[in-house]
Amino acid sequence: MSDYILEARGVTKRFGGLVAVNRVNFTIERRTIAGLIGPNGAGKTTFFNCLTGLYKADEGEIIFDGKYSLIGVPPDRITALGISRTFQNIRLFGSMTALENVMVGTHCRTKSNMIDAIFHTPRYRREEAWARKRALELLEYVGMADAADEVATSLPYGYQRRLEIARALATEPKLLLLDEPTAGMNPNETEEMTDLIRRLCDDLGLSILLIEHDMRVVMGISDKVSVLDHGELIAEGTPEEVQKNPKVIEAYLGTVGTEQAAEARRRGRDD
Ligand SMILES: Nc1ncnc2c1ncn2[C@@H]1O[C@H](COP(=O)(O)OP(=O)(O)OP(=O)(O)O)[C@@H](O)[C@H]1O
Repeated sequence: MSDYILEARGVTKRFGGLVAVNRVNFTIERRTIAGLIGPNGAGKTTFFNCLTGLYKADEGEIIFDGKYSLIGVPPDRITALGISRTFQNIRLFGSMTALENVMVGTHCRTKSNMIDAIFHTPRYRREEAWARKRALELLEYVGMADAADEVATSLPYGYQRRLEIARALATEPKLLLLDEPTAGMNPNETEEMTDLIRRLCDDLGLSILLIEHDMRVVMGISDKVSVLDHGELIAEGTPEEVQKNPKVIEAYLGTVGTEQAAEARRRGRDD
């Protein structure tokens, strides 16, 4: 068995003349947390979208679980192979309850078809009972069993983010991709989310790839951190190694420098 749950080689994605992801080589070891960072527009989400089949990489190879090539494979098939994700902007089924949202995730593991659903066949009833039980277990796991019957949009923000994770878990992934899981959270919610992500890896044995702008979070929980800048992988290593890497410091200082220059120009105009 390959040591890697995911191996990407030479992955390139272009939008017209813009090379959003440029010949990226990237691996994730099984049962580890990999952090992906980089300034705004570095290509992180585009790379995620190539892994989950939302975009087809123009070049390169992506191998999942040591044996499946993912290039050109549609998103639902990739989910069935064992990759699940959450989004930068929460994408729940707003009018459905928390429980129903998670049950949707379980359906990629059930066999009932539309006819079964219309006629409520024994298979459909059996699978629905299983899906409900599994969804409740997952809600409990992410610490929100008490909110099972609440409508998704009425839930506090931190709950909505955890609900997304429960729904992703319902597809029974081996690899979970989290796009800014702590974005917009207060310190308490951030800590709870960080604990949950660590448990997913340590207790459930999942491999995790997360994009995260909060450096304390990403440096605190990642086994390995990779840095994208202008679509290229500029550094990779332990959190300590990456934080000391001059290329990384330059990439981030470059951003800060630009923001400071813009602020100075603004102030100049205001004076
Ligand atoms: N669908 C698209 N069509 C055209 N250009 C795109 C598309 N998606 C992303 N881009 C461009 O590709 C580059 C990389 O964007 P991407 O969203 O992947 O960066 P990111 O690192 O995720 O940024 P952020 O941290 O701000 O979310 C940017 O220049 C962006 O404008």
